[in-house]
Amino acid sequence: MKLLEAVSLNKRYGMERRWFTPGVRGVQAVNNLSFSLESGETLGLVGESGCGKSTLARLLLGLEKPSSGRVLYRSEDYTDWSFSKMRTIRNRMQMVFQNSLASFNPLFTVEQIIGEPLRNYGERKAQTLRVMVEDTLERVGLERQHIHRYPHELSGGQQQRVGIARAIALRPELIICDEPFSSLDVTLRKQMMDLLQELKRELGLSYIFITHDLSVVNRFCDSVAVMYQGGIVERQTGEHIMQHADHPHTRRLLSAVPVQDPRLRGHRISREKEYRE
Ligand SMILES: Nc1ncnc2c1ncn2[C@@H]1O[C@H](COP(=O)(O)OP(=O)(O)OP(=O)(O)O)[C@@H](O)[C@H]1O
Repeated sequence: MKLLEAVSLNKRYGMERRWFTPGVRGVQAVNNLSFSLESGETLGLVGESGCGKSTLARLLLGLEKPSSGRVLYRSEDYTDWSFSKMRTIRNRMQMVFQNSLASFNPLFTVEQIIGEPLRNYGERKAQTLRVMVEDTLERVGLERQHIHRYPHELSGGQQQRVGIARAIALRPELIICDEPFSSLDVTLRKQMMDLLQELKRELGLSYIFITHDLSVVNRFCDSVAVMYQGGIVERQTGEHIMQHADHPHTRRLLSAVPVQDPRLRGHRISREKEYRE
């Protein structure tokens, strides 16, 4: 069953300015991009800085409107939905940001941060809210005592856990993760990836996992789509892409990934040589 679909999406910025500033041509952030995500699938969206990954995430979440093209959720076209109509599906699609701290209200405690989406969607009883927040905290590996803390009183890893807790509070079907662990060290990153896997199993989630680092996604994702200049140039399983990348741009991204296995290292060198020639 298709959960999410993008059909010929385009997003061009700066077109309004060209009337005032001669020579301004605008930026084509997303360029004729189509893909679909099956229910229960984890899709890695990989590409270098500026290729349009975050813009695509905003279009999928309905935070911005595309210049042209369509977005569909469970076959329902929501491209032209108003902000208030988006409420009916926003609880099913959530996001985890690279820097959760910046997305939190600094005056809110952890309890208020996680409880906010629940209150927005109608839960009013303080006792029920407390139980739901505690249950969600436990699922992301935080303790009950953390509910009284403010965001700045948490470590970077704990802040990202609160970001995940807020995202799962409404029990969504899809979470879009935009470079969620890039500021964390390798050990912590591994723990957080394991946490996402566990939540996927427990809650039946689907993920779109945005990163510039191919090494992060090859084991975690069912498939990996490589973005280049606003479009998807290649989509394969993680394992396949690490060994048999088709597109020259994917091979260039791969050359930045450290290879542990010496046999694969030899393979990669020959592919890079082929690319250079
Ligand atoms: N609001 C905006 N107004 C004008 N241009 C924008 C806007 N948002 C993004 N862009 C431009 O669109 C292009 C794609 O940006 P985007 O942030 O989607 O890339 P990205 O792949 O997510 O990059 P990064 O990995 O660095 O976050 C860039 O050239 C960027 O400068």
